[in-house]
Amino acid sequence: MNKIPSVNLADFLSNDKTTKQKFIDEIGHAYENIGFVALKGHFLDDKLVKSLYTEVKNFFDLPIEVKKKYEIPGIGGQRGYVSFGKESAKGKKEGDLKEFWHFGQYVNKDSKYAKEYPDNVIVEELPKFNEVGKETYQMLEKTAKYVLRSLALHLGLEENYFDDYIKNGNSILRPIHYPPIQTEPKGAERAAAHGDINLITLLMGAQGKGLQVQNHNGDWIDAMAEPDELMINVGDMLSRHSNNKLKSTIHRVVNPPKEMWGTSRYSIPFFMHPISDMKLDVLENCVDQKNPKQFDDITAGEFLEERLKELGLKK
Ligand SMILES: O=C(O)CCC(=O)C(=O)O
Ligand SMILES: [Fe+2]
Repeated sequence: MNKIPSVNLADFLSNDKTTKQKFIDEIGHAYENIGFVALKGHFLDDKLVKSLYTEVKNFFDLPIEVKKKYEIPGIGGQRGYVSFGKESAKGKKEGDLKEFWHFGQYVNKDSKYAKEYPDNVIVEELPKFNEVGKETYQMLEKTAKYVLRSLALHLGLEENYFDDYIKNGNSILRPIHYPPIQTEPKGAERAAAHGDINLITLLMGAQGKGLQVQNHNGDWIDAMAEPDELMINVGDMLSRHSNNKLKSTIHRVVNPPKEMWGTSRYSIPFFMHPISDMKLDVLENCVDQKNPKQFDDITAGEFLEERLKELGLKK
């Protein structure tokens, strides 16, 4: 595959069985091959997207001393601000050329997850930033729920299989700013080659050049979305659970050519995580003689801990 296929969530939501099945087959086929699709028909409207970008730019434009107030020690960067160069891809010593923010799950105060998850960090200078972040989080979570329902059906599971695992899940919305490049980056990249940790990722902001995906032949192909599309890919958790039937494809964000060094890139991935108790053990119906079990049993919480250490976000 040399192109990212495009699918429309409206097909899955259709009352027509054939149309719904067409979506399941298209996304299933794409995820068994390239691991990415561009998705139309999601739940984000233009107005929300526009105000999110405005607020995200406002945030990253704040003076560094203000942003640093929101960098909270001891939580592995799971909420609030993470400063430039701090995160590096697994196995890489140079930090990525990016700064980012994390919005996390919104839980009731008396829920058991209120104890497990760090509190969301509130930016006092930008009240709207907090509001728009929450609204976007919830719309992307809703979009992801239906995508996972289609994948459950593709895997031969009950349609609602993932619903209880993602309710109050440990998902994260991450606005990223890749600032203008001022000096030769040497070995550093905007985002070095990596696979995502989570179940699926829904990415806003893949409209310009930069994001590349590695296909079966090892070739890097550009992954660009239309203005009304989200880029959605499989992460390592779902790849493990499906015994690598669904592929978590390596991807990266390349540095722009020198004449474009002066421009920022803004992108906003939503990393869909389940609750930490979810067992990622390989599903029985994804194992047969030709495809023996490839991964050890592990919970989502244990897997996340392991990976945050590898990224340099946790000690
Ligand atoms: O910035 C992008 O377009 C992609 C970022 C990404 O792959 C990630 O944060 O995991
Ligand atoms: Fe990624």
